[in-house]
Amino acid sequence: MATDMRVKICGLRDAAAIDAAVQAGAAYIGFVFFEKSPRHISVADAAKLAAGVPAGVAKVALVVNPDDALLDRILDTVPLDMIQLHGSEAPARVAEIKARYGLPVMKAVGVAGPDDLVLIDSYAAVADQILVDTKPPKDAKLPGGNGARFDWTLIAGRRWPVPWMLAGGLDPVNVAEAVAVTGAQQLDLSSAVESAPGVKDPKLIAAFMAAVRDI
Ligand SMILES: O=C(O)c1ccccc1NCC(=O)[C@H](O)[C@H](O)COP(=O)(O)O
Repeated sequence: MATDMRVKICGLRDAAAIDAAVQAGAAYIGFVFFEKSPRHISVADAAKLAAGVPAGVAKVALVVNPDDALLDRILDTVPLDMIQLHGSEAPARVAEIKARYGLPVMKAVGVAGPDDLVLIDSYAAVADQILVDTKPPKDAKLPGGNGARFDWTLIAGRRWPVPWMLAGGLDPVNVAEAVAVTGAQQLDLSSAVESAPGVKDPKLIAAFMAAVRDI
């Protein structure tokens, strides 16, 4: 793997895709708990799949503006290592979730222009990690996972006091440029390793990870 690149494959829903991600060296796998998404997974299915993930691969719960009841239901049943907040959770709510569940919390921040970068600073004060992602267009059906990239030069040379991941439209062709421009050491992706919305393709996962190794 290039340098110490850590990759998160998000929206996994079956054992074959998880095996492909793990075999290819993914550091994180993500389960999407958001019913409007084609990547949504039930708590019961996530629990079964999570049980087969080897130690050392972090299992991440992606949630959108979750209330405590949803988080309780997920975390009481699924052995998870991190919570990814992908809605409009305020910094105080991020801190509250981190304190209540005792798990590392990653906050996604959508970027479309320079003004959005200010938000990263406020979340970096309370979250364990930041996911720097493309801001979804106003007409997008989903708050993330839309396969769209943002202008990476907006964050060229920017560093934050907590670890961060780059996300948004990454694929085997553009990943080397994305890393060169942003200096990212962690990457997160979903759409480019799917054969159809919500259907991960083990071959595409392997191809992306090979492209990262070649950087
Ligand atoms: O993937 C979803 O369906 C989803 C639903 C609700 C909130 C966030 C969601 N996905 C977020 C992500 O998977 C990440 O941001 C991903 O790395 C970027 O996705 P993509 O641009 O498709 O590679």
